[in-house]
Amino acid sequence: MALRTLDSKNAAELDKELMSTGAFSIDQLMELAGLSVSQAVYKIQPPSKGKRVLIACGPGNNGGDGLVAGRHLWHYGYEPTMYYPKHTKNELYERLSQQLKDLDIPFTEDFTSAIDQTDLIVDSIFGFSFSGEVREPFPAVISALRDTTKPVLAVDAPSSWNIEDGPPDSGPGKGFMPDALISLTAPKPLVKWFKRRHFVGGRFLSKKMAEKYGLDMPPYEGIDQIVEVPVEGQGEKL
Ligand SMILES: NC(=O)C1=CN([C@@H]2O[C@H](COP(=O)(O)OP(=O)(O)OC[C@H]3O[C@@H](n4cnc5c(N)ncnc54)[C@H](O)[C@@H]3O)[C@@H](O)[C@H]2O)[C@H](O)CC1
Ligand SMILES: [K+]
Repeated sequence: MALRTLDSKNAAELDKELMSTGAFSIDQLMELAGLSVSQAVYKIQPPSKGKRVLIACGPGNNGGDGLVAGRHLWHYGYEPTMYYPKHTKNELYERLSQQLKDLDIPFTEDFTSAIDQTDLIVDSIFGFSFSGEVREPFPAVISALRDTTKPVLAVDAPSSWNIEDGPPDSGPGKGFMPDALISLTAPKPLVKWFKRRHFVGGRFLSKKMAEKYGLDMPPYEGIDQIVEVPVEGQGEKL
């Protein structure tokens, strides 16, 4: 049976509630999200199968998840490279970037060349707050993600997809279907059109909160932060 989904309005509301009555801080939620992303990378491609991971980070919290994942991946033995073209002036992102620099993890400004020198790409450009047409400097990045033959793992949403309506009919994201998706806390409605490997991460949600938002608790095993769920995508938009 398909997992129940969370639209963008409810996803933002749940985050807000987790950070108020739920007593979580944004740092904690982002750390858990990035940890889940790092585990999904490990499941798709353990370091023995290719260590180089290019992480494309956007200006919001989806990008923050990528920054956290980069740190965890380095500790697992990967060789991450960060692409983070729009540093938002925010104390949390600055601390996360500093932690990466302290590990000598490189930051690149040339995404297209970096793609040629990686084994896997993490798309943490946009998540549930994306809307409208893709703005600079990201159209070329989305086209490169669409066209690459390297595996791409999308964080929470394939960047440029509409959270409710799925793949765009035009623009650089038309035809973009990443190899894997990790949905954070709960899948978003766009999974209806997603046809590849699908993981869910969110092993911190209380039963009370899951019930309030009508979410399923997927069957996590052992010490895993993520679980692979059956593919739902049957939409024929692409
Ligand atoms: N509960 C969890 O599991 C958590 C998930 N997290 C992640 O946070 C994102 C949502 O983060 P948010 O900051 O609200 O937004 P985004 O990162 O999706 O993007 C906002 C960012 O992007 C810019 N933007 C929006 N539309 C466009 C556009 N068309 N072109 C260019 N730029 C655009 C906007 O201006 C902002 O700067 C969620 O998906 C998870 O991945 C958190 O880590 C917390 C815990
Ligand atoms: K993304």
